[in-house]
Amino acid sequence: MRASVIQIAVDEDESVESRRRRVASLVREQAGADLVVLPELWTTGAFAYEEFGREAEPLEGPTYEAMAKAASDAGVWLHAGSIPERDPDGPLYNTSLVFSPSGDLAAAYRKIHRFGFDKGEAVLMGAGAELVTVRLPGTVLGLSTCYDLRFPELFRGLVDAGAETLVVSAGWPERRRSHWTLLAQARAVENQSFVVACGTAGTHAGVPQAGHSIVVDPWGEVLARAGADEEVLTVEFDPGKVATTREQFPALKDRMLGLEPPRRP
Ligand SMILES: NC(=O)CCC(=O)C(=O)O
Repeated sequence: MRASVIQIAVDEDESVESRRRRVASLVREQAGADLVVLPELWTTGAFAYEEFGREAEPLEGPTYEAMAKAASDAGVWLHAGSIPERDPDGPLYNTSLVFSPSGDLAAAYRKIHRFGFDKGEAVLMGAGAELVTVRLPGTVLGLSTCYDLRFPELFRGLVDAGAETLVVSAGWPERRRSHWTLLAQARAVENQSFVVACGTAGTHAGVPQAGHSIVVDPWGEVLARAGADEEVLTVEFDPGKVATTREQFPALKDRMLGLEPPRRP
């Protein structure tokens, strides 16, 4: 499987419309890849809280249209990162979109864990409630967004639902870069899964972004890692490694907790 992880620079001096055009053209350049992954809230920036309401879109809004077309032009599976989604009957959501190579929506995932404690995203957006997996030829994606990375139970739930490649679409800040790398590797090792983690570069709302998107294999080895700036990280991996790792080191079968009924020692 060939994946392109597009670590977009999200800076205030570029308009949303111009960034949308630029990202669509970057996606088109990935023709030949099997999977392309974009970061969280790359239209506004994950920390540009004041922009969420201004730039919120219906699910099938301008970003959806541009990304559906880019996926079909390139003939790739596209995890198009997330948008601030305006639900006509509810609050805003931080919603990730996945398109098939024919440009059809294959999945939408509303971020479950909102960041900001008692401000920012945590108060401006509603919480998603459903785990989402997407079957691709050769692997099953499990979807997550940024702060979700800190909640291992979400990833274990995705694995229980069949996920083998855990995608983390993020806008992670430079200040906590060490957590990003450590948690991405931990999620890969404990779930014996690939982790494809795509962050943003640049600075928006005064928050420098970490960059350093990373792809980790089920043994915890780093297959590819980006630098701090905008970059397209390309990587080839064998999805069959999930099954061999789980067979050769069957730790997932030794779970004692969280299974019904509880296993006896
Ligand atoms: N956009 C986010 O979810 C930021 C998460 C973050 O900064 C952290 O977990 O640390």
